Amino acid sequence: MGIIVAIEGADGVGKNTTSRLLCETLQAAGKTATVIGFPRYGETVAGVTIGRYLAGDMPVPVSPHAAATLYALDRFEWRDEILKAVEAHDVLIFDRYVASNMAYQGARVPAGESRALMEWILALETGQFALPVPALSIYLNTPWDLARALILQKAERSYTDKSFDAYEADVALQQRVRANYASIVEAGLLGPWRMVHASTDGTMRPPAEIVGEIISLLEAVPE
Ligand SMILES: Nc1ncnc2c1ncn2[C@@H]1O[C@H](COP(=O)(O)OP(=O)(O)O)[C@@H](O)[C@H]1O
Ligand SMILES: Cc1cn([C@H]2C[C@H](O)[C@@H](COP(=O)(O)OP(=O)(O)O)O2)c(=O)[nH]c1=O
Repeated sequence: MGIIVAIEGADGVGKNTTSRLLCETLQAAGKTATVIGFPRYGETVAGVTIGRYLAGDMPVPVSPHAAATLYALDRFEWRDEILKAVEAHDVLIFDRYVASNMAYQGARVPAGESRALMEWILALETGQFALPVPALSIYLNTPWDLARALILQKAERSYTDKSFDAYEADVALQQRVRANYASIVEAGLLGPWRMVHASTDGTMRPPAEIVGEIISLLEAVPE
């Protein structure tokens, strides 16, 4: 039985790059490790639907509660894979997890309703859907304008041919997402959190340096 670490943050902060290099670095050190990313575009009923929604290809409006339930369902459909992966590895790394749902859907309602929606999602996913809580979540942070420039460098995505998907295109939403992450970290919702700066002075830190810091934080997690 391994430990679960979730890599979280706004779009374009380097979650995918960091998750993959963290996995490779742990493997090179003799540990067994694997990455599971969410959403599972094309692999679950919910993942297919989410891809269409993010590409702007949905014939009906998708309310924050409907979107939250779809993202939660995507993880629920993948729950057996999650449990198998944590059983078979020393470290299971999530590239986005439940906190993404809380931060993003919580950013789509008026500020006064945000905390209640985030707690509703937390209860749905960890209660009703019995998804495991990470031993550690990492909030990767960069200034938003740097993240925006990095989104433009991303490789082609399976679900859209646009440079920015529906959430990435909305700058005000991205700012609220960041504020929500800060409040999730501060309140320690969904287990313990550490913030890691992915950049210094407006420039990204080398991925290996970011991963080194995360490994030190992981070593401090109680067995
Ligand atoms: N530490 C880093 N230094 C330089 N470029 C990076 C770094 N991390 C990510 N990138 C680049 O930024 C872009 C977005 O990174 P990605 O890992 O896909 O972000 P996310 O998963 O958070 O959206 C990619 O082109 C990636 O190669
Ligand atoms: C996993 C997850 C993602 N999201 C949002 C965050 C992102 O803006 C969007 C797409 O996820 P993302 O993994 O960033 O896709 P990609 O890197 O291919 O662009 O979905 C949620 O709202 N809830 C969730 O549970």
